[in-house]
Amino acid sequence: MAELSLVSGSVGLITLQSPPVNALSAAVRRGIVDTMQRAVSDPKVRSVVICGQNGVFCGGADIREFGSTMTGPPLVPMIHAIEAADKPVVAAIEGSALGGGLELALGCHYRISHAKARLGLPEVTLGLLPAAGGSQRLPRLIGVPAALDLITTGRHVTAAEALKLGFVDQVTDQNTVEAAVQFALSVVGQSLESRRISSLPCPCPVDVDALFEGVMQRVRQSARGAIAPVACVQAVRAAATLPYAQGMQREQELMATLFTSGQARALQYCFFSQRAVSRWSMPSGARWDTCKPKPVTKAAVIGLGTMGRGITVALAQAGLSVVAVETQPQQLKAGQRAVSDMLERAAQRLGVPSAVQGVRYSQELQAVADAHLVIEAVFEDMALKEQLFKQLSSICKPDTLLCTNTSALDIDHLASQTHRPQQVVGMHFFAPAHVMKLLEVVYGPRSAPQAVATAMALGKRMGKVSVAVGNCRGFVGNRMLMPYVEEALFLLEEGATPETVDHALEEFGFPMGVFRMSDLSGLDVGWRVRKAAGLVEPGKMSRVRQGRRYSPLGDLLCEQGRFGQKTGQGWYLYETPGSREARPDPWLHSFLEEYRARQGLVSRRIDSQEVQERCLYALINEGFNILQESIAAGPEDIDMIYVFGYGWPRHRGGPMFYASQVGLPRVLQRLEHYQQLHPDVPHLQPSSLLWRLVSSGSPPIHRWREVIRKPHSAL
Ligand SMILES: CC/C=C/CC(=O)SCCNC(=O)CCNC(=O)[C@H](O)C(C)(C)COP(=O)(O)OP(=O)(O)OC[C@H]1O[C@@H](n2cnc3c(N)ncnc32)[C@H](O)[C@@H]1OP(=O)(O)O
Repeated sequence: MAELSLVSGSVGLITLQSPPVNALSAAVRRGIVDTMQRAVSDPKVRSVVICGQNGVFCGGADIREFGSTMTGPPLVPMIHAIEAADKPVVAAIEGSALGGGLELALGCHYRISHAKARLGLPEVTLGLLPAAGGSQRLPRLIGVPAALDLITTGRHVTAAEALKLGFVDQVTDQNTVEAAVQFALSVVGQSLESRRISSLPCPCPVDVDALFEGVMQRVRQSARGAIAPVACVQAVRAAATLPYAQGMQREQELMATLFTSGQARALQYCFFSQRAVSRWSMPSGARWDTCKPKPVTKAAVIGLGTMGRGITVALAQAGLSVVAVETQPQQLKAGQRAVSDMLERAAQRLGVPSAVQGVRYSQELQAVADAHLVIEAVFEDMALKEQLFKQLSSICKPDTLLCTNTSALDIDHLASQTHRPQQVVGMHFFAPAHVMKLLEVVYGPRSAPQAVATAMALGKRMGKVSVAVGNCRGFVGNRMLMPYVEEALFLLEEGATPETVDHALEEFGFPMGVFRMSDLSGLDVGWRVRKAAGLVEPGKMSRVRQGRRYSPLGDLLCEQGRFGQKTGQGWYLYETPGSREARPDPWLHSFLEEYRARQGLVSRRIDSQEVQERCLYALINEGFNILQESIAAGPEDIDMIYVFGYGWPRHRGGPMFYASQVGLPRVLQRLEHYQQLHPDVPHLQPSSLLWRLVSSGSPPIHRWREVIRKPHSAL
């Protein structure tokens, strides 16, 4: 839908009308083609302005149409017709001009932008490339290096940066449409030749080959197996080396491959899932749209260790007034310095006022008395937290929300220490808490829906992707991680090395394999958790604990003081304690050989396929158990937790989406295969939900909820 009106006597104003973001659906494209034709042939119209309804120019192609057969006029000829018009066409950009929206604007002869607008070509984040001429026009307009940066990263830029780079002509902080109309009136009669970007030569660097080789190498490295960034480089190379028409042909060929790829489907699934998880629901039937969050302006954080510091920064940056409490004077001083440094640095980087003044510090718990919401981030020790929740229950106002940042402890048990279990929820941040996008909001059986709504709203305010999940050991993320890590350890026992396991997982797309990650976060973290669970038997090598297969390898390394990067030794060797470059450790290899010999284990060759299947399918299987138990409301919740909190490669959509792409029957069959080989490993026992899905004909992922909710008998 697009409407044409005549303004200021001779300007044809075309308004795109498709809320909420005026995406270029078939109807909008039809509307543009039709209104442009009318404007061009109407003698009263001497120039044209294109704008979007409700303060948004255009959010690009309608992503919802990608899954079905495309109908309506295609974008490329539509944009060519605009560019070829013999009357000046001006884009009036407000809100967003993204993807196809910016490509439409690049087809116009001029671009006027509001100062607050964001512009960009984010197609790469959806597994695509700007294939409505964007990959060919942008380099012609702003040069190859700048175009490569925008197209391969998909980053959104401000109007000021767009002006500096040269792809908008004017920025206004007044009414953009009025400014564009005035501008359109002023350019009537001027030659449009130099304004048709497709007819311009591409400003070419001297050594094109060297430039593209370097870029391609960098892009391949950071893409972690994603194909779209590579295709984006190839398309821009075509702009730099071929005439426009041939460049366009190359753009279309590359797009054809991407458009139907599994990666594009995965990335588009992530786009919608990221938004869907904010529409949370609880097994009780409480939902996001029936619960109003409570206003929170004053927050408190207890504990100024690494997590507490990050949480304080995130809250202060979101504009809350924060009191940070730490009972240890040294820790308080160090914490205060670290928080202030982080806030100052961020303010400098973003060019905004620092939020340092928004944080108060205290050694007294009493200081949290008037907070609307308290987040406990003390040491992961149940006795300590029990005591703290008892105190908070009497210090805080009756309606104050009491939150814990525990990563695994029982929320319900903590709630039972207070007089207000309904006001207790988990807010599980990921380190570093002011950087990582994920927040697990954990509700117990007694948490009030309004408490969940309030924590979710606060997460959004902090810029987090917040996912509401039920209470169980490890919640969603860490619970699924357990079988993944265990399988990796079992693989070491059977003959793999940390290098072979990590290589297979990094090849899959994780930024770090499980052992490099363990070295980074510290082997002692998991050791403490296993000790608390009664699993650690110092000096003992037994491989069955609490009735199931257990690998003591991690415990044995910890007993030797090998805690990872911080001690310079863990699963790998480091130059010095604290250094980051992991090197294979000959000591570790002989240690593993001796271990296997003492256990009577025969080492065998283990390939990448086995590593990936055993680690990933065990993790996915736990995801099915979690869905079955309604700990997560849907597969999207699990997938967003893994993409935003655990480094799962976004172009693979998250573990549950990946399972759907591999095929549920295949996942089931491989789990059964490994379970037969390792009958003492319960997490390889296929989840009953996986069975049910397969016997229901393996429906597509968006229909899993129907099977999950279907009453079933265990008989
Ligand atoms: C022929 C193939 C050509 C491809 C070229 C392309 O153009 S691909 C698309 C490129 N465009 C984008 O990637 C932009 C995607 N959108 C955004 O980044 C943001 O939505 C926004 C435009 C910056 C607005 O952000 P805001 O935070 O204000 O809103 P939401 O993100 O919550 O979005 C509101 C709802 O609108 C839906 N939506 C947004 N963009 C599109 C789109 N391009 N197509 C379809 N739907 C879109 C979004 O999903 C939200 O709805 P939900 O129901 O909540 O999911």
